[in-house]
Amino acid sequence: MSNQQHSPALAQGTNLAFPAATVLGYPRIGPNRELKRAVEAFWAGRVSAAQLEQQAAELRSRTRDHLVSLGLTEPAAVPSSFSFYDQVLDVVATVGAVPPRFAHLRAADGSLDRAAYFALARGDDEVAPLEMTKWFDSNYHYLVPEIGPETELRLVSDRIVAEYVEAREAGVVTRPVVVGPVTFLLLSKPSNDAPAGFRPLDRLPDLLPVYAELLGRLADAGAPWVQLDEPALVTDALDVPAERVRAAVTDAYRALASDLAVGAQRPAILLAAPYGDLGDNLPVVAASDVEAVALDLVKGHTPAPDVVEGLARKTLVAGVVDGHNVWRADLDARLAQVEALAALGGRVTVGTSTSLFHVPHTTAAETQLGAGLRSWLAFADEKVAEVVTLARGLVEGRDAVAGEIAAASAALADRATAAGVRVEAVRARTAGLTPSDLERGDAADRRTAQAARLGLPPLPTTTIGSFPQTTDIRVARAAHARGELSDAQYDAAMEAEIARVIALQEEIGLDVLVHGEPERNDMVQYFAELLDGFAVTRNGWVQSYGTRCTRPSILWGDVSRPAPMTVRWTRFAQSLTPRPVKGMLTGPVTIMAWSFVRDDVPLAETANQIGFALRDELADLEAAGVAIIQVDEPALRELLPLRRADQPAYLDWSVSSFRLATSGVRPGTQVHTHLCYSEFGEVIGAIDALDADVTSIEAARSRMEILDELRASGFGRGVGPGVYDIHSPRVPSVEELGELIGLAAADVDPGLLWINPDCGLKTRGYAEVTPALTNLVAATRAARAAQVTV
Ligand SMILES: Nc1nc2c(c(=O)[nH]1)N[C@@H](CNc1ccc(C(=O)N[C@@H](CCC(=O)N[C@@H](CCC(=O)N[C@@H](CCC(=O)O)C(=O)O)C(=O)O)C(=O)O)cc1)CN2
Ligand code: MET
Ligand SMILES: [Zn+2]
Repeated sequence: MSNQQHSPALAQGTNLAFPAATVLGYPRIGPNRELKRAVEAFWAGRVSAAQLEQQAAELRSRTRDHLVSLGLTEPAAVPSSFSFYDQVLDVVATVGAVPPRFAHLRAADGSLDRAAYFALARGDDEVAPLEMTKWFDSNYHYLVPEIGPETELRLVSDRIVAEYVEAREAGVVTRPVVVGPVTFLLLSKPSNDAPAGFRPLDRLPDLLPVYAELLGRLADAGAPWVQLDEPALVTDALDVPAERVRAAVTDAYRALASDLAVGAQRPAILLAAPYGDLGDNLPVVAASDVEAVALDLVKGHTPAPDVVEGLARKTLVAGVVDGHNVWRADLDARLAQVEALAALGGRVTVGTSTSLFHVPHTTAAETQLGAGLRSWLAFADEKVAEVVTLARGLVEGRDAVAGEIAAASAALADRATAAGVRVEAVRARTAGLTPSDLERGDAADRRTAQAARLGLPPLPTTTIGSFPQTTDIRVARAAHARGELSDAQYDAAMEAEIARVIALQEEIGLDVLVHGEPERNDMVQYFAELLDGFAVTRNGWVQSYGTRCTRPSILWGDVSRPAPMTVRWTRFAQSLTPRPVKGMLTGPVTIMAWSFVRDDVPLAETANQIGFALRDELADLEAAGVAIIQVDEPALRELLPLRRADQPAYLDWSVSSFRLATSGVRPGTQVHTHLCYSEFGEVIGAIDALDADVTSIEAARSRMEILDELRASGFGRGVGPGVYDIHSPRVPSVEELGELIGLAAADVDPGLLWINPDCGLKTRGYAEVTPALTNLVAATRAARAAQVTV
């Protein structure tokens, strides 16, 4: 039986009709980071596996009930999008795609228990974890599956089914959300044993039966709908040819939709395409037999009438409420948009552009923001309400929601004219920008001046900036925020920490020191708190990876710097040591990438505003005698547009903003930058164009792969490829570090090579950091000695 017989019934709105309102996913960390606390307690051995499961089940239960109370009352309207750590890792654990180095952790039936699941994410003393990288153009990181010809693929976990049953038994018919098969394989990397030319996508024929079996189990359990997320279809920047991707989509959804009977062998399928426009993949999706397609109509285009006709047998879930930013929706305009789509005759329902896990739970707790700003915002719960309102407007007519529309329009009008949103002095400065503001002069002359000033040994050692954020530091900051610690007491505590970190680095024998960043809650939020134009939240936590969260700042107005932000700490640190201390700043692109950005001015304008503020900070640091200043841009790759055609313009403004920030200093002042958490191969040209004197870059986990690409590009600047993977609790041995230094020295002119860890040390403890840095210095000294004797 083919689903062809069933689809018309769907379109006529049988019991399988897609709900009028939904969201593609909801935050899973919990309104008070309950999941973070539970999982970290499990890791620390303070709660058992059974207790962890119990706490997670309670969180899921509260989340479901909450979403129903917010108006997602129809069957399948509530997404079942829980994860203990990561949605891509969940597929690995479901289809049993466990790399051989973890084989000993599997149960006899191939499944992973909770501890083994976390071991894939975090590694342990013996085994390196899966690699972690950016999820599309977001600050969320997923775990990269490793797939080879040998990878076993079979259904080994029924967690997805069990969570559906759990919800149904509690009275809520949910819609399970699973990363789709094409995206799963496109995001995977070839396993270590895979032969040259192998692509994970080659395994699609073996993966599809596993998905089919999973869908069958969901059907058996009575699930009316399943959501398969296929965000990889909105990008054309993968290294797989577009035709290959389109063929994969056709094959996958023939196997999962056309070849399986809806209702009997599978639930109805919602294929979701968040983060952009399906472009040339839309006709392929339209031609498939899935019952519903969710389009991102915030980043993507509203489909043309003929395309909507092509979708005629399907429900179009119009993603008109932005899941990836916090601005309150223009309900008037968004309702008009869905009305226009519905007028074309197909079945249209209302959804979000992406999952809501990119935004915090609710604005309700953020009373410190001020009524004005708060009224401009919508976090996850407020977005659920928007979706429900729009759906009601579509079904019952505009008048039914006139009050909500008027309130949204009034908030938008208030925002457009509020003080601080547009500041003429800031605009005048960016308007006066000239090309000479972006030029530092000849790099070789700078190198000579800096060498004379700094007098560093060959292979200078340094760290990336942060030292462990100890409980003492966080407790002091929390006490300061509650008013229990005075400013003077808090400052004294931070100075004591800086003094400790400086002494430790001297003892270990590092060449270029850092102050350790104890005073920073976060490398972006810290600056947002000190710059005009930003607001910060109290409880606006968003998952960045695993249990790690950030409170993205809200960039709502024109940006300027009322006062120096870092000078006193760096000057204090420098006063304690004759060795150079690096000034430490976060660059414009990263500040923007890890904040919620404005939707009312071009990103390039904001980047230049931040660039000028940082330029003033660099000038102040230089005037205070600081000889080396690092401007971190770990997010440079993150904002790279998912469509190649949009990339040059992005690279132009992002690189310019960094140069604006850094090109005001003298030739003898050494500018460093730092990049991590991404594959930087495709933006090497932009990294070179930053014109930094020294670039430190994550490299240890991929065993210096990036260096081949740097060498091929003729990169002739100072470079510090990370030799110590700070994401793992393992302490690297002198031998291992020596080996990586050897690999690096083979690829980089020894006169340009720096030795440093992959990234900052803030998430680690001193028990690991002290021996690791000691080993790093020992390995460097051995390498120096070897070079001298060669
Ligand atoms: N914004 C941002 N994005 C980033 C990174 C980053 O550093 N910042 N790094 C990359 C990887 N992502 C990361 C994201 C978060 C963390 C991280 O360590 N987050 C901490 C919170 C950091 C923080 O904001 N700390 C605050 C608040 C800490 C806190 O939770 N305080 C307690 C009270 C104090 C206590 O008892 O500990 C509370 O509020 O409940 C502070 O130090 O002041 C966490 O989840 O645990 C690390 C890496 C990429 N994206
Ligand atoms: N300077 C920062 C640190 O060391 C850079 C981190 S990049 C995510 O933590
Ligand atoms: Zn980093």
